[in-house]
Amino acid sequence: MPSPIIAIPADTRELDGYNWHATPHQYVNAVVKGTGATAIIIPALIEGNDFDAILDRVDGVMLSGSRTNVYPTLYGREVNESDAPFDRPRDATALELIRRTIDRGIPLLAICRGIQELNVALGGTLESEIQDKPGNWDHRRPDVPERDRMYAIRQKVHVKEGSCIAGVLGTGEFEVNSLHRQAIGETAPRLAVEAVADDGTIEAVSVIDAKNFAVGVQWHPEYWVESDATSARLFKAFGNAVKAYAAARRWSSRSFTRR
Ligand SMILES: N[C@@H](CCC(=O)NCCCC(=O)O)C(=O)O
Repeated sequence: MPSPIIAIPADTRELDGYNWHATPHQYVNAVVKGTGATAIIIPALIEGNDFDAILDRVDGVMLSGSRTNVYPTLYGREVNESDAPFDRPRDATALELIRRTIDRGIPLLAICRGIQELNVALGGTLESEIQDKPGNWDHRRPDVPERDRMYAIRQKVHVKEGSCIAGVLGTGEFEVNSLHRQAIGETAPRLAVEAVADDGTIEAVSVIDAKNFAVGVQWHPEYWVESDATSARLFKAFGNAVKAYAAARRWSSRSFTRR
């Protein structure tokens, strides 16, 4: 049985004078080790991606984190250069892919920038420099050279009873990492808040009335997927939804060829 396929929209990066479509290894590794699926990277294009051609062939979509921020005009705000860096091709690819993925009922996991894209794609807004809000904790990436310390597990999130994530992790407090300076401001109408930090920052959402697994988290479960139980359980649940979708997709394509 071929493995299911999970699509990851790339970031655009300039390296050695070339423009690249790339995603950090931690996301690809989490797909392979956390779900058992195969990861494919989707180019980030302002236009030119055939989303139906992509979504006809995948069994899950995962949105990675990124240092870049969603372009403010996409959620009705003026551009403030302090919100840079931006990645407009990533925005154009991710937002449309999210909407179509949800419409089709393909399993979706949105991480960090991904939960922010999910909220914007469904009509919500973002807040910037949340660490500057009175009473807020500093959620930014720790200013240390080692990535394991950047992604250290260091904050509590409170998962709401009866939520989709509670069905995966359980209800109550969980320790997670934190590397962001933006967060959900106005929650999109189709999103349910599922976990918050001690300072009220939204840390997880799910799509209301989703046809399948459709979850966003502000933290980074991919980074410690091989060693942290909370991270592993989230990817296991995503992987189960992806495998079930793949089996159904394969069956429906087989019944089509049988006629
Ligand atoms: N840019 C957004 C989203 C943050 C995010 O996805 N962080 C992951 C990358 C971490 C890093 O390597 O800096 C925000 O800041 O809120």
